[in-house]
Amino acid sequence: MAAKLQRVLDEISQQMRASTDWGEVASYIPELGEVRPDQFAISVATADGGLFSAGDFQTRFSAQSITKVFTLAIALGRAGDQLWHRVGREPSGTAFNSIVQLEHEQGRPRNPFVNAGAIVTTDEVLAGREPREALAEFLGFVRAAAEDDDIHINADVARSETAHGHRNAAHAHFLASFGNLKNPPEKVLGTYFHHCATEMTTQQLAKAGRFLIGTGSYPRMVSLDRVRRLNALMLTCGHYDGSGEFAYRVGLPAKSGVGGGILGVVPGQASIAVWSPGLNRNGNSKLGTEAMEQLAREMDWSVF
Ligand SMILES: NC(=O)CC[C@H](N)C(=O)O
Repeated sequence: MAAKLQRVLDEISQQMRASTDWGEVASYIPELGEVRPDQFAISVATADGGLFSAGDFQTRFSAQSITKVFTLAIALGRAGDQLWHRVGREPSGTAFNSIVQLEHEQGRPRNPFVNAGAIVTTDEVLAGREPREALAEFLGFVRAAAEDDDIHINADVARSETAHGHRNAAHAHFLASFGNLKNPPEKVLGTYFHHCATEMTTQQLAKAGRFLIGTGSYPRMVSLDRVRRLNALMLTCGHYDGSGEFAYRVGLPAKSGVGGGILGVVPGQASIAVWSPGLNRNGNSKLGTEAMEQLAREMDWSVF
């Protein structure tokens, strides 16, 4: 499989680089708006310890909402199934930052991957501690999963989002008004913006995602039972209102971020990280999605 996988990744990378439409980089976080759109990287970490890459796989990018998978894993570790009293498990059918449902459903976000849901899981991880302690736990988890200590938070990106984070602030205050935040909204938001600002290369992200494969020799961060649940949520909710389309086209559990990254999982086989900063209209990486679709087809990878 190794030779074929490397050939497929090289082909995909070449094809993506020849693209004339890279999509639009997110500009509502000004720091992300500075990123050059014509970049592409892909990495695959296999259950048997292989690591394959093509493109700009040494360039760090902002993981953004992909970090919600790690905060969810930590929050479930802390609260167990009690967490589900505070956040649901259904696809939202709305944009990642839509606020409409939250009022209608009385402050219980649809799922842990829309912003409101991730603000709740971040609140759970914070658990009365100082943000720097919660962030140390978060970074510790990601670094241990990736077996790489050279993973950091970009303070400029966190600052940039804080300065323009009115919509997320609205979410946090809304949650607080329904009694669904245990910590002060400003503390939760600061922690949320910082974990979103974690930077990784596709190689680091693919390695960090191995704990979702379910078998193989790498740090086992959560139980296999929980791995299945995390994958189910990634499949149904990982791409917001584009989740159905992504499941149809790619057929793998995956989580996107507005920095243009996608973390995908082939249960039992591999973890995939792809990055291209230009987004489609649902706020998911345009070429990243195309690359995942092609990889899944060529390798015959699907959960269906
Ligand atoms: N989709 C995303 O990646 C969104 C994450 C971003 N930090 C936000 O809250 O808007």
